[in-house]
Amino acid sequence: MIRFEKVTKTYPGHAHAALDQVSVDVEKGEFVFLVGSSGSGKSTFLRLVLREHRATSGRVYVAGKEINRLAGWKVPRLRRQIGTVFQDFRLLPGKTVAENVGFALQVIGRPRADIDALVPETLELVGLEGKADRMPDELSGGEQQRVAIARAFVNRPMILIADEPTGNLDPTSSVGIMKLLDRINRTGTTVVMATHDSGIVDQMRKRVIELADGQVVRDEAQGVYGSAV
Ligand SMILES: Nc1ncnc2c1ncn2[C@@H]1O[C@H](COP(=O)(O)OP(=O)(O)OP(=O)(O)O)[C@@H](O)[C@H]1O
Repeated sequence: MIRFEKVTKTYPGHAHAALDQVSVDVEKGEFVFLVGSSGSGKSTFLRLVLREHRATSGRVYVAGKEINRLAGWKVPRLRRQIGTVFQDFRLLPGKTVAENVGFALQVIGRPRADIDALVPETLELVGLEGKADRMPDELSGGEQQRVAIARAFVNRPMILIADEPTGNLDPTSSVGIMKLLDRINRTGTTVVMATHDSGIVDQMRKRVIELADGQVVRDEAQGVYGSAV
């Protein structure tokens, strides 16, 4: 589903590579934690998958396509297949919960009837039934992140990318969010999550890829946050 072949990314004006010869293969339906200290290259990895940046060298394949070579006009179609969730939720403050989720479908031209069916179904999936008409600032952080996940998932993407999704949440809300991401993963969606949350990684026992200084230094099938050695 996601394949990096000797991918190097050097930002303009920087001598040091943010990613250095990274080769990684993520199969369809996998759940992967991306860990590593600040500046190790996690966000760069995720941005390359979204084609927000282009690799300096090497190849990045998403769903069988080499996306470095993808024509610009095809990038929106790629991104439609990838849901994104961030630490800071990024909800539209002037829209209700249902409107925030529905808007994701509206902008890609889905018919009203689809939106009317998919939004309540997805809000139920994330445990927000009954909160469709609330505004984001009337919700807890954990609930706001559930809205963001509903918005990311409403189009049933092949891949869900989460960059520090529990970074602003208390431990209890974080566990709830992880259960939800696990449920979404079980529907067949590939999940790649960058995190500093050691408790969550240790609890979930999923594949762990560790980056250090732009290189993969560990890749374990049922890993923990810190290296065992
Ligand atoms: N847009 C950019 N322009 C220039 N340099 C960048 C850019 N984004 C990241 N970098 C640099 O690339 C390196 C990797 O950063 P990246 O954001 O990928 O790390 P990270 O592991 O996601 O860190 P964090 O855990 O703090 O989010 C760092 O040295 C950073 O300063």
